[in-house]
Amino acid sequence: MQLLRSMLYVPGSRVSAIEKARELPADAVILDLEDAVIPDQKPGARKAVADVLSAGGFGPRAALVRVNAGGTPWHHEDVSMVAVSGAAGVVLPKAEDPSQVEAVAARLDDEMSVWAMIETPRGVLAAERIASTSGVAGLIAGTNDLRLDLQAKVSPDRAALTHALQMIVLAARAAGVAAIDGVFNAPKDAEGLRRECLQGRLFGFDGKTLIHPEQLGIANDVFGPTPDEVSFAARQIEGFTSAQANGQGVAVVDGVIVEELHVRSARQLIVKADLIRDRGW
Ligand SMILES: CC(C)(COP(=O)(O)OP(=O)(O)OC[C@H]1O[C@@H](n2cnc3c(N)ncnc32)[C@H](O)[C@@H]1OP(=O)(O)O)[C@@H](O)C(=O)NCCC(=O)NCCSC(=O)C[C@H](O)C(=O)O
Ligand SMILES: [Mg+2]
Repeated sequence: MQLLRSMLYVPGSRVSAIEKARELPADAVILDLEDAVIPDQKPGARKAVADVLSAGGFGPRAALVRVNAGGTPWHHEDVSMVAVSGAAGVVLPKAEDPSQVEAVAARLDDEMSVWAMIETPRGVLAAERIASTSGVAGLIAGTNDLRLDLQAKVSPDRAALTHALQMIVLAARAAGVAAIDGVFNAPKDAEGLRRECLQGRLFGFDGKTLIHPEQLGIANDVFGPTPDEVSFAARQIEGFTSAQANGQGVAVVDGVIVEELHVRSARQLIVKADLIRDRGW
């Protein structure tokens, strides 16, 4: 199990922010060569990201690079750089077809993965096929681009995006890969961020992409198990184990039935809680 509660975008053109990211409580950092970097700065940012990755120092944080999309003048060189950089993988924006993902995956080492961004209407409709493409580790929702393409209005409940977000989770789960929610655009609005993280967790996302270090604590909190959930999981395992010892296949804990499938999920939750404890944030 990989912790993916918080994935922080860091503009590849801001070397001091990248340096800072090495110490931040993020499960993953996404060194961005796409939207956060203006065209004039793209070659310089690519070089800076290569240097930073070769220096290492990201500890347990997965260091990923968001390359420019296929068909842009920067895409080929971005992928060439990442392939030899020591990064954990590529974040591929505006994925719309498995062939785009395959083309990137073919240029990477086997241990590197592709994270496909689903952020266009075509991408949403192809999400199932993209998620099951070899080399894909997860889908990441790109809610800003998607909202634009849908010509949808912004609302706190993300009503216009709900269907697409749930399709992303469905596609990821059907393929057995991770599902990561899109960014919340207002770094100072902690209450709004928490609300959106809770909604993402309710939908089944593993974590959230973020744009500012101040957002990390809330995402880590919401996408990690609560103490009550850990305690309930432990009691489910204990209750089911005793029921089994008495020849029963079902236990009742806190008035709710517990079967083998609940115990599997309880065990996963405890593994995740242990990983979080070991990680220290
Ligand atoms: C939004 C920002 C431009 C704000 O930057 P700034 O004004 O510098 O913020 P602060 O002064 O509050 O910063 C405090 C310190 O934190 C560091 N910092 C800020 N942001 C980051 C970061 N993302 N990673 C690491 N460190 C960061 C600052 O350097 C300050 O450090 P210090 O000087 O030591 O105190 C900025 O946060 C930012 O650029 N964020 C990322 C924006 C981005 O990457 N956007 C693209 C990805 S989102 C996207 O594209 C979504 C998707 O594609 C879609 O379609 O939805
Ligand atoms: Mg985008």
